[in-house]
Amino acid sequence: MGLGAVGSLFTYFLNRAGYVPAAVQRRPCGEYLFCAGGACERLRFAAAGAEEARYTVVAVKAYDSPSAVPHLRGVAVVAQNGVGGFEAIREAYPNSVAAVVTYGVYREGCRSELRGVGEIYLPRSVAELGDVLRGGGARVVLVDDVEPYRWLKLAVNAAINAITAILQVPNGVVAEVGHARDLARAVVAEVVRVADTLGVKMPADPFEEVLRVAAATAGNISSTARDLARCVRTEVDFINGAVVKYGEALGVATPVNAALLQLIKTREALCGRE
Ligand SMILES: NC(=O)C1=CN([C@@H]2O[C@H](COP(=O)(O)OP(=O)(O)OC[C@H]3O[C@@H](n4cnc5c(N)ncnc54)[C@H](OP(=O)(O)O)[C@@H]3O)[C@@H](O)[C@H]2O)C=CC1
Ligand SMILES: CC(C)(CO)C(=O)C(=O)O
Repeated sequence: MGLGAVGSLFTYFLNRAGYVPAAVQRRPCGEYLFCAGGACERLRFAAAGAEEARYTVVAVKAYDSPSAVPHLRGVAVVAQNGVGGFEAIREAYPNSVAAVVTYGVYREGCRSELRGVGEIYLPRSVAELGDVLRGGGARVVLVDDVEPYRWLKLAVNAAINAITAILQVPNGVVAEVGHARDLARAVVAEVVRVADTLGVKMPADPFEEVLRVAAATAGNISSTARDLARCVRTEVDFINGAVVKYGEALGVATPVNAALLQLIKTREALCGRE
């Protein structure tokens, strides 16, 4: 569901495992290429119809989640950044689980390129899908509870994406410049307070993870920075916006995330008028 960067990544692994998935596209391409290690492969898939399926991998942006619901079959495996998109799907379609993807895939039109090798974190309840993806070369980690991994990724995106988007700089700045590092630390501290209040214990130190990812993807342009530069809607409502929303509901102050949220929303509003 959604043959973009992440949808192409999953299709690539499924093809390599010997599967040809049914895909739901919105603006279809003639052909889809997935490039890794200097080689590009044409993705193989069938146009989705009314057939049954054991799993639907949902790889649409968080704000497009509601449009995915009519197409869901079997267990919906929602592979998104942020919080709120999966929850909207699960409310309408309870047979849903969340996945966390730490691979980095850059999409230009109908061509996607692997830019960073990571992992796909899946709940053990979908181990069968995990085994298939692993058979196609994916680095799959099965976990009892995926929530801590979602919130760790949320802390990373809340810090790196927002700061790099507003400054329009590569991810490495967050690790390299002290002022940006200090701001990231403040962002993460608010995410931790919200997560702690929810009883979510992240599997690693989130600020150390921010610095690790920023250094590991130093030359990359974050998805939010890229979206702002292209005047495309960002997922900030499901990243810093989710931190603010949960904070309000739980009575946790999140002024830094709120300021970054407003700055990015202002840039979105001005987009195309500058
Ligand atoms: N790219 C990455 O490296 C990573 C991304 N993520 C997360 O994964 C999610 C997906 O991101 P990404 O793959 O980059 O985004 P893309 O924009 O590349 O892909 C989303 C795709 O979903 C399609 N789509 C949206 N709504 C529908 C619909 N109703 N029916 C069919 N197709 C639909 C879009 O179609 P159209 O082409 O018409 O817009 C697009 O092709 C996001 O939450 C992102 O933050 C997580 C980890 C890494
Ligand atoms: C990890 C990071 C920050 C890589 O750019 C990302 O997930 C994104 O850009 O959305």
